[in-house]
Amino acid sequence: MADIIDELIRKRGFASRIFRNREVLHPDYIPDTLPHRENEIRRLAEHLLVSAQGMRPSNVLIYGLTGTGKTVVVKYVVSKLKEKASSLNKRLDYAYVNTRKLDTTYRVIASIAQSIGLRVPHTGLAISEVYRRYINALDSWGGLHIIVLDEVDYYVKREGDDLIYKLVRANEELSKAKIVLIGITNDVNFIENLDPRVRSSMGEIEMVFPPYNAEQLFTILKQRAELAFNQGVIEDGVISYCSALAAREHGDARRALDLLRVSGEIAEREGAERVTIEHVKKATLEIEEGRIYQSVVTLPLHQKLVLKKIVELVEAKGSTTTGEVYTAYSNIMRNLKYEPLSLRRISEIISQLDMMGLIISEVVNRGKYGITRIIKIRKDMLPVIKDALKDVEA
Ligand SMILES: Nc1ncnc2c1ncn2[C@@H]1O[C@H](COP(=O)(O)OP(=O)(O)OP(=O)(O)O)[C@@H](O)[C@H]1O
Repeated sequence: MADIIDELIRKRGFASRIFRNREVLHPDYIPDTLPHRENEIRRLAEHLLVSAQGMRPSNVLIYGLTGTGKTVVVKYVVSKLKEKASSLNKRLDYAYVNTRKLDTTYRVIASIAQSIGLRVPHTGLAISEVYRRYINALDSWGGLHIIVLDEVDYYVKREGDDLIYKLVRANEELSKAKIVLIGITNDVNFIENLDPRVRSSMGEIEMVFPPYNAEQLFTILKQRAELAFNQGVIEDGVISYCSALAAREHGDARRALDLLRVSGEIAEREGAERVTIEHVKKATLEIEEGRIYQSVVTLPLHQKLVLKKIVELVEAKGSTTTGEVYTAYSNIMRNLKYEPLSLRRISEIISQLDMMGLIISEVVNRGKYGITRIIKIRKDMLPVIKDALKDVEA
């Protein structure tokens, strides 16, 4: 056994050959500078400063596709303002709540209250009681409290907008303190679904974060790579290749950074001296496989059964049709003594699987035999789909 460890250490050493500081590529890391977001930083900071100076605060709603820097810009601005305020003895603090992760109103309000030092038990209090304690404590503290609700559309869809309504109206109850809300969302239609009372106060100031282009992604990646990797380990062309790939997929900086991180991890696993374009190609596949695996294991049961039948038919014949899938699906449902879903429903499921990128389907006109849908699965994705379906018994 000790030999295995010795050999590994001889081959790899203790320090990574590739990474100098992996943390820099972690999604929660906040860099010292955020290239190409200077205007957004200035606008948000100016607006929050006006509120800190005692004007009536207006709330901010930030839209943008994933990976356009919404979260990192907001965290950067609020943490810098807090730092400055505390060095000048001014009262300014913030709560950052990802409302997709903290998924109940109780947890959201508890987290907001905790950010100003209140102790709130995990359960046991009424939401209105936590809210009352928060408002009282805030008013005796007497500063500006910035509440950031990230992925706020998830929260509103699940829990409604009562809490948000209360928070936007809270300034009327407060005499010394003030609250500013910052909502962050990927969903451009979010505001439409809000109660009109909330809509007008929540979206007083709207900011839209545009996607990055390949050149902008290049600057962002270059800056991170210099901190994250050892000198000289990134081969020429790797950063521009990652930037170009991510720019093609709607300019997502998270995707670009993930690609670079996974490429580095693959290079390290292979014991390579440098990260090459080949590693980026492998990383693309690995990330895609991870995405596919996750989407398959989280499918509902009927979707999984339909996909399983498609896999079996495609493996046997290269491609299949809706009719064949329906027959195979109905047979197993009968064996399991369940009522099968209708053909129309199965056709819908097939279209959904297509939209999710799990299968490829094409409608062809076969003259007198009518219209049919030919279904295939990408060869390189078959093993990962099968693996994700291995526990489905049918
Ligand atoms: N201008 C930038 N400079 C440096 N890093 C950036 C910049 N913009 C985004 N990033 C990095 O890209 C990643 C994704 O950014 P962020 O989480 O802010 O995106 P987002 O718009 O909030 O996405 P989502 O809607 O999916 O939450 C983070 O690691 C962030 O640090």
